[in-house]
Amino acid sequence: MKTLILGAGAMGCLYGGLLKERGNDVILVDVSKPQVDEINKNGLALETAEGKRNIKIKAKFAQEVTEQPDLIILFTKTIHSKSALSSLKAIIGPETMVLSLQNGLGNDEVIKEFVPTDRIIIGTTNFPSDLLKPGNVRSLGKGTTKIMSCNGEVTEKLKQVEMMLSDAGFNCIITEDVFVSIWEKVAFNAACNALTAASRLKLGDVGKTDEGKELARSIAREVVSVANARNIHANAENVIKLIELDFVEHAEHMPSMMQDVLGNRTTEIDFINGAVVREAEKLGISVPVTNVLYKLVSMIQKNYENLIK
Ligand SMILES: NC(=O)C1=CN([C@@H]2O[C@H](COP(=O)(O)OP(=O)(O)OC[C@H]3O[C@@H](n4cnc5c(N)ncnc54)[C@H](OP(=O)(O)O)[C@@H]3O)[C@@H](O)[C@H]2O)C=CC1
Ligand SMILES: CC(C)(CO)C(=O)C(=O)O
Repeated sequence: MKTLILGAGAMGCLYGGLLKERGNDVILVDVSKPQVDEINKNGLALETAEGKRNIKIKAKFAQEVTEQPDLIILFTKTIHSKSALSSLKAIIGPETMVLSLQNGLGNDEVIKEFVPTDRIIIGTTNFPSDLLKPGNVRSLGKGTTKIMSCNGEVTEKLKQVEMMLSDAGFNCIITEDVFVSIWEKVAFNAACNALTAASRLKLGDVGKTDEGKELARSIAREVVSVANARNIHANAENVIKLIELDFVEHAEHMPSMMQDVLGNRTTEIDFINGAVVREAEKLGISVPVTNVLYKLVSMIQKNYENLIK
């Protein structure tokens, strides 16, 4: 399956690198010149639980891609999805599928502007990954990838994607309840990502404190209450269990939103806590802790130049 990874940062390099290692036809596409140049010159330096290695894989800018892919795996931050897909518009063919494992709500809505629903696959991943410097990615910790066609059909192509990802080590499963997975992941991120981004503490350090645990539980319960009001049967206790496990197992991981704050980049807060707050408002549900974290991280990202070091 000819695959393009659109957005070759922490997650794009992890998925692209391991797929390539298993012999798949994969090209990385990114806008970052240091990233593209380093990968083409010296290969992708990838560290996982299986060890450190260097993977030879091509990286390109969108304008250099000429062949129609069978699959695009979208791994930009959600704020860049639209511009990234626009940059590949000319090579999105009548059979091209787009898979999003990005965090946040509404990723399918953005992709629908580029391909019809029957060619969109949505899902979640909880593999952690960090971009250490251009061309250098570390992912310590296991996870699961959950996928489903956006229209709910289990097609042969969906099964092919599942097999390809599982074969590369991504523990991929087709899930009937993909919106439950997406909302539970959003609940997880609204807690973990926003709390680490606002506090600049690693996951393990947030989880060491009673205050951190209490805030995380409150956010998980608030987000799940919004999902449940939409008839999506997410379960707050499942999310809380996962958060508490991650406080220990991924203690050293800096969630992607925290990496963005540390790099003074715009975060995905608007697509995670912000999207939940907007849904809650529509439904007349109160989500006070989620909302405070939304406002805190928004305030920080509008003030990078004024942060006291
Ligand atoms: N990191 C993690 O552990 C996890 C992340 N996720 C989710 O996965 C998604 C990707 O996250 P992550 O890999 O951390 O993000 P990164 O910021 O590490 O990578 C995104 C990459 O996309 C590039 N990019 C930006 N605009 C475009 C464009 N128009 N075309 C092509 N590439 C572009 C960025 O370049 P530049 O930096 O120059 O903008 C960057 O290299 C997010 O939705 C995140 O929430 C999910 C699970 C875990
Ligand atoms: C924390 C993690 C890895 C959860 O799986 C994540 O989703 C992120 O860093 O954005």
